Amino acid sequence: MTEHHTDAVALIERTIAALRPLDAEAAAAAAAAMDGKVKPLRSLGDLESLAVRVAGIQGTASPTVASPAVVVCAADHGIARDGVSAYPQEVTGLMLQGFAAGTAAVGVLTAQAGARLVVADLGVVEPPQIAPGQNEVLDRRVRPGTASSLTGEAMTRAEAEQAVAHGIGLAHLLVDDGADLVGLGEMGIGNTTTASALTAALLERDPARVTGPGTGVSGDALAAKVAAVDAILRRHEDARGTWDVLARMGGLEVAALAGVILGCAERRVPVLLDGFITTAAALVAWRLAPVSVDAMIAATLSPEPGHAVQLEALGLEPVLRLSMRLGEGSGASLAIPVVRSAVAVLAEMGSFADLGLAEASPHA
Ligand SMILES: O=C(O)c1ccc[n+]([C@@H]2O[C@H](COP(=O)([O-])O)[C@@H](O)[C@H]2O)c1
Ligand SMILES: Cc1cc2nc[nH]c2cc1C
Repeated sequence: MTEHHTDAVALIERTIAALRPLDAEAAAAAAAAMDGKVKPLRSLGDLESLAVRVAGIQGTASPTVASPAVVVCAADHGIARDGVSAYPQEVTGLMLQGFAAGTAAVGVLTAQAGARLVVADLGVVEPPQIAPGQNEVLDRRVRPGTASSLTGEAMTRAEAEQAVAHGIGLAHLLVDDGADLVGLGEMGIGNTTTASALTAALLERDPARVTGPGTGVSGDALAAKVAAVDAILRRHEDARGTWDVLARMGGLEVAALAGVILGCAERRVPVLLDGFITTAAALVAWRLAPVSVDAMIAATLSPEPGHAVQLEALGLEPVLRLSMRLGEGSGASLAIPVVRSAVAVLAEMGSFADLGLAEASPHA
């Protein structure tokens, strides 16, 4: 083990050991305050539960969303060369340039949400050329893309650990800069195949149930994609434990996003999951540290068939249902104003007590 690698393992162990569950006292105080607001009891529905959840995660009855951020992790997948995507592998690197230029969907949506956008390269095959004055792409490259999980192991365990440690480091960077809500995004051609394999393996589901069109494969190509996921599962059926599954199936950005979740959970910062791939990272984080699910909020429900399966396993309900299947952090960005509004209601709405009314509950 190199010194670098020993540091990565120590960081992961320290982070997981520091995780704590939802603060029940803060959540109960927020729920009581919400019940006292001038409105029919529970009339703001899920917006109320959202505020209470953020209170429980942040560990305070007065939570804030003053400085939201979205972190997009990008990497390439060896499997992309096996015909499982509607787009060629080169698109991953090209999209990184779009993130740097601010022209990609997530650039537009984070600007709308008033959120900081941070992009990290965990290992695209061709590193992007970033022009001066463009948004930075953080270099967290572990290797230039994974190997195909169909013919071998996507990466080594040490590489998976390095990627998770990078994710924890990214979370710490954001939180140290003041982030109080973090959305997840990813970019990686082929990564819905990786996410399907991870989901099928970790949740012991039939590949056909958790494999879908991704960027848009259909017909025979979709049948071939399901067969590829099936073949990945059979090739790695002797995988033992979450780390082994993650290393063998990939991907680098999925591992990093699992690290972002762990790092945010440790610092009591809520994490907005995006679509199917970020939720595969959530499954990894959950399996490495079950209590990390307490820091998660599901932003959207992707039409990718495995996403509902993942969210059910995690016990999460999506904030929004907009049939979005872009990834990139687009769904997480859109949910930020909703979470911010939930917290604002808790902070700013008047209560029956303010009006001199002791009785906030309806007639018997
Ligand atoms: O977030 C989702 O649910 C989602 C569903 C389908 C596709 N994507 C995006 O599309 C890419 C992966 O699709 P594919 O077909 O190349 O596996 C990757 O860059 C993801 O960001 C994302
Ligand atoms: C163009 C394009 C943009 C994306 N953003 C996230 N995944 C993507 C996949 C493609 C193909």
